[in-house]
Amino acid sequence: MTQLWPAPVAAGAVRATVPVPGSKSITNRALVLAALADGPSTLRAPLRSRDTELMAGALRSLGVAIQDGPDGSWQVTPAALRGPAEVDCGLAGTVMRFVPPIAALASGRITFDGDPHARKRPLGAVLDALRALGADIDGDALPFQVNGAGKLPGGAVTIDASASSQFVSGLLLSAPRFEQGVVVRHAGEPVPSLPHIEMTVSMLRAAGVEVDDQEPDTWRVAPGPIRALDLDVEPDLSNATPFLAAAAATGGAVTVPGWPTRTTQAGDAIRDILAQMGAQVELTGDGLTVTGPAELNAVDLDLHDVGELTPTVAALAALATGRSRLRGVAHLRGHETDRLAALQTELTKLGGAVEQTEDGLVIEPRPLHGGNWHSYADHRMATAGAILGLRVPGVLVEDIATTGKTIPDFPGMWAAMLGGDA
Ligand SMILES: O=C(O)C1=C[C@@H](OP(=O)(O)O)[C@@H](O)[C@H](O)C1
Ligand SMILES: C=C(OP(=O)(O)O)C(=O)O
Repeated sequence: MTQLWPAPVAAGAVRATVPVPGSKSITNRALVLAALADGPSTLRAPLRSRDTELMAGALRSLGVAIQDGPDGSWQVTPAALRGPAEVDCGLAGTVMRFVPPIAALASGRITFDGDPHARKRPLGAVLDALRALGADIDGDALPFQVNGAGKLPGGAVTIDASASSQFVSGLLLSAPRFEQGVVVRHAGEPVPSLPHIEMTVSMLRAAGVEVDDQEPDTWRVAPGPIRALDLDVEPDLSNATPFLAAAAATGGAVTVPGWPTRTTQAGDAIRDILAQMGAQVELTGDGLTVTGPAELNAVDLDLHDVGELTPTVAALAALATGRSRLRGVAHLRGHETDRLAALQTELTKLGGAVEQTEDGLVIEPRPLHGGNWHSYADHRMATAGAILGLRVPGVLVEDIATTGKTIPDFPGMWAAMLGGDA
């Protein structure tokens, strides 16, 4: 049986300064761009976690050199992309959606597989789009195989990206290397997590690539070189949210140093969300400080753009003073697990009252009790359990190691946060 992690109860108001490792989304985009760039790149303070090691492993298997710098940086040296190769996607959406276009640019046979649940995550639309752009692919979900021709014609393609913004990001990131670039048009229900596409566009432009995103739901990337990167990776703002939530849930104060004043990270939205819940939120040169209220307000939030914050927000909502409603996140059913079902099941087991709606959750706070909190191999389910455990004695989080998907040492960081003054 997987080990159970007794989530520590906060002895009082949590007060700490918590440095947070680099952004998963920025690191994995930077690795992809660096692999396709016109010279060697340096990525400073990259995230080193399962998702980013898997991305590095995938690119290495295609011939790219990725070496450790003396300061924890990654030095990425592009090379001719070639198979045969086997790509392990783990449970990383970014690997399973960003790497197939690169494989199509490589020569040779490249097979893809991943964790058991990864086979259920939406992917078919990406593979269909790549076929429409000229790729030869066998399969519609993991496992599948790309028969790379060493080049891809590219051109115009229409895709339904309502299941994941990563469908669009993956096509755009490699598109400068397609012979004709790409025009991606989305047709379907609104694309979730739009800030993540804006991050993709902004990182492409920073690398000298011409991108036109003026027309709604349409992205045009011109063919051309990708300039080598020299990049400082920002802290991961979504991964910072459980720590900030600890301040919000206990009336404490947590500072995350290095919080950017301008960012494309979706996680920045936590500032407004915690303010709505009654916390005091202050962004200064020292970082972001969240000071928790005596009691948390209920909220009614559309999280369509920032779905990955839902587990943190749901945990706080379960500790608030009234009924909260989280909307716009039907696509979370295709994340690491069906997060709406997982949150409903686990909160209900602890005594909560949670209803699933078509596109979200309604959470009615109730007195909660301890019990086993299943993670479903989902890092954010595990951290949501940790947040609840601060206030609810006896929460046992199953498979806390799953947090390693995006945080190298979550239990150690959590213990340090609870153990020490800032
Ligand atoms: O491109 C990215 O880096 C991400 C995009 C989002 O995916 P979805 O659009 O599938 O929600 C987000 O939830 C995920 O954590 C990271
Ligand atoms: C949805 C997430 O991850 P992925 O990049 O695997 O889609 C997430 O980190 O919340």
